[in-house]
Amino acid sequence: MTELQSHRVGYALAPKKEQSFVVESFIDYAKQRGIDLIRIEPSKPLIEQGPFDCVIHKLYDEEWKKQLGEFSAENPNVVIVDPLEMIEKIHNRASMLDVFTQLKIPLKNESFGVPKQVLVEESEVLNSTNAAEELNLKFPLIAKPLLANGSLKSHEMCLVFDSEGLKSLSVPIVLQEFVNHGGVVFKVYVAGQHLSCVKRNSLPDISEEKLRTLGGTLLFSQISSFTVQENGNEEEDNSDISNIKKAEMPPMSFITDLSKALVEAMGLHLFNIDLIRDGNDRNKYYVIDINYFPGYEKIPSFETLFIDFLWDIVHENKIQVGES
Ligand SMILES: Nc1ncnc2c1ncn2[C@@H]1O[C@H](COP(=O)(O)OP(=O)(O)OP(=O)(O)O)[C@@H](O)[C@H]1O
Ligand SMILES: O=P(O)(O)O[C@H]1[C@H](OP(=O)(O)O)[C@@H](OP(=O)(O)O)[C@@H](O)[C@@H](O)[C@@H]1OP(=O)(O)O
Ligand SMILES: [Mg+2]
Ligand SMILES: [Mg+2]
Repeated sequence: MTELQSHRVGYALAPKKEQSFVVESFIDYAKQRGIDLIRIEPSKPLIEQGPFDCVIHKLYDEEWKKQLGEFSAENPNVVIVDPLEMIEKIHNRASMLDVFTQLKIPLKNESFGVPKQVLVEESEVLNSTNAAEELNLKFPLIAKPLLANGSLKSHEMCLVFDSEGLKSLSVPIVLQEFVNHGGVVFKVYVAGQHLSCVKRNSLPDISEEKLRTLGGTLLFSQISSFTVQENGNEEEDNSDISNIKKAEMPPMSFITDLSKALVEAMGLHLFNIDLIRDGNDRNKYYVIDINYFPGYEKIPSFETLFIDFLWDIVHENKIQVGES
């Protein structure tokens, strides 16, 4: 059967993201599949910019929240991917990984978990000589900003090697145990029922011996995309292409089951998770991060994956609307 009417998908993104994501190949491929991608102007009333079958978005300012709320109230049949209240749940690093403690998936050899972590809200806690012991955490630690809200600051992290390092931190902060994992992170990009897993550069392992020679903190930011910074000034390229090439991908059945369960449990459709493989147990994985609407354009054939997802959305919605 040929599709006569095309579906209108509105997108509301920050200018930089719009530029990298809404590229010509994507717009063209969407058209071929019967989907018109319509740019939403965030500074104008959303209600006047329809009609849409679906709205995808990654904007968190108050004005956008208001616009989206009013639009949804007037257009309950338009699918919003995803509702703001669901997205906001993964803006807090203290709780974003909680979902994994309840997730039930059929496991074969693999198992998964999250690194031990604690939210510290009072600086006195960090100033104690035995702070790590009192928090029941083992060095090395990663100090992560509590909020993962898309700001540059939300990606500024540091490795913490000893109690002196802990004293230099500001609260609120999430302290997470560092897990040796062979310097490779697996990024599982999910778009509804569709997914793609890629390997990226990560922090190198820290042996017990090395840990004894290290002190204080080491700053870094978005290591999987860029470079490592030592003490805020000395830059070194940390890419280890051979490590990445050698690393075996997690089994597809495992990441598929994990992703499907996550979509259901979180009520989100567009996200990626960062997975690392335990250096001491190759079947054990740790989830260290979840990101809303990540940089899909960086995965091979992202156009197909993303449009397959939008196709599902606009067609499923049509069926649901028709039936109700
Ligand atoms: N517990 C951990 N053990 C080992 N390495 C870790 C751990 N947590 C984070 N890392 C390393 O630090 C990097 C950044 O951490 P994280 O993914 O939490 O930050 P982010 O700024 O939210 O990243 P993204 O750019 O993916 O949003 C990871 O990609 C990984 O290389
Ligand atoms: O900018 P990039 O393409 O690197 O995408 C990154 C994205 O930034 P953008 O949404 O502004 O594009 C980030 O979003 P915020 O946490 O800052 O909201 C986060 O999702 C990263 O994980 C993405 O990197 P990836 O995981 O895909 O490597
Ligand atoms: Mg990450
Ligand atoms: Mg992140």
